Amino acid sequence: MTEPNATRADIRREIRKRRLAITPELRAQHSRQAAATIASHQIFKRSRNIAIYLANDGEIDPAPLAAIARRCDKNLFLPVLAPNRANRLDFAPYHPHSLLRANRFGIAEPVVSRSQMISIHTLDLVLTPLVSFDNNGNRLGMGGGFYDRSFAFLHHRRHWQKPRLLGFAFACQQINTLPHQEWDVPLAGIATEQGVALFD
Ligand SMILES: Nc1nc2c(c(=O)[nH]1)N(C=O)[C@@H](CNc1ccc(C(=O)N[C@@H](CCC(=O)O)C(=O)O)cc1)CN2
Ligand SMILES: Nc1ncnc2c1ncn2[C@@H]1O[C@H](COP(=O)(O)OP(=O)(O)OP(=O)(O)O)[C@@H](O)[C@H]1O
Repeated sequence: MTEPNATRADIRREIRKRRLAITPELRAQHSRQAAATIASHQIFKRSRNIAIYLANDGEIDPAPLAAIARRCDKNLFLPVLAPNRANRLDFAPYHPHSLLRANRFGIAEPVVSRSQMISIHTLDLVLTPLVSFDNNGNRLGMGGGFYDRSFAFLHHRRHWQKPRLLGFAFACQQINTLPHQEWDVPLAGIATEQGVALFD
């Protein structure tokens, strides 16, 4: 993967190490705590179709939130690497018994036919994985530009933003200032084990 900006690569390496160093016990505790905070927030209560992800590389785990969402009759979706469409994501329904298969990054994804993929515009809320974030809602991901490309249409929307992208991370992944890139897709907010912060 080519990296145009060494600074971003340095931050990525450093923060990935930091989140991988979190113990499994603390990771589980923070993931549960974050789930409880998100579940009590309007942004979750008002959402019916919610995209999550399967935790990888030391990420905070959306599984406890998924369990709550199922009890609340929400519909859950997972990202699937789109075939033939460079570094874009499709979203597929995610049920407890969904058939999953590892993608080229080793992350499991639902095995579904094209017709079962949903339109990205159906989603109300997208729990967005990230490596690092800053006070202004800038996001640094794994470097593939998957979320930036897939949700680029949000740049042209001012009001009635759907879906809302909620960055999901451990509080220790925050840094003061991330270099803003013009293609960075705007986050509605950030959720960590310390709470939910929405940007305006
Ligand atoms: N849990 C999760 N799922 C996700 C993402 C994510 O960040 N987290 N993605 C968010 O976009 C997409 C996948 N993007 C990814 C991009 C790079 C790597 C990764 O591990 N890269 C390796 C190099 C691997 C290789 O080249 O084969 C690395 O950087 O070490 C993983 C996921 C879709 N699904
Ligand atoms: N909307 C877009 N159209 C075309 N190229 C894009 C777009 N968004 C991002 N890119 C390209 O994707 C590459 C990776 O972007 P970036 O480093 O910001 O990814 P990321 O946000 O860290 O990754 P991800 O979203 O997969 O977690 C960059 O080289 C960038 O030029």
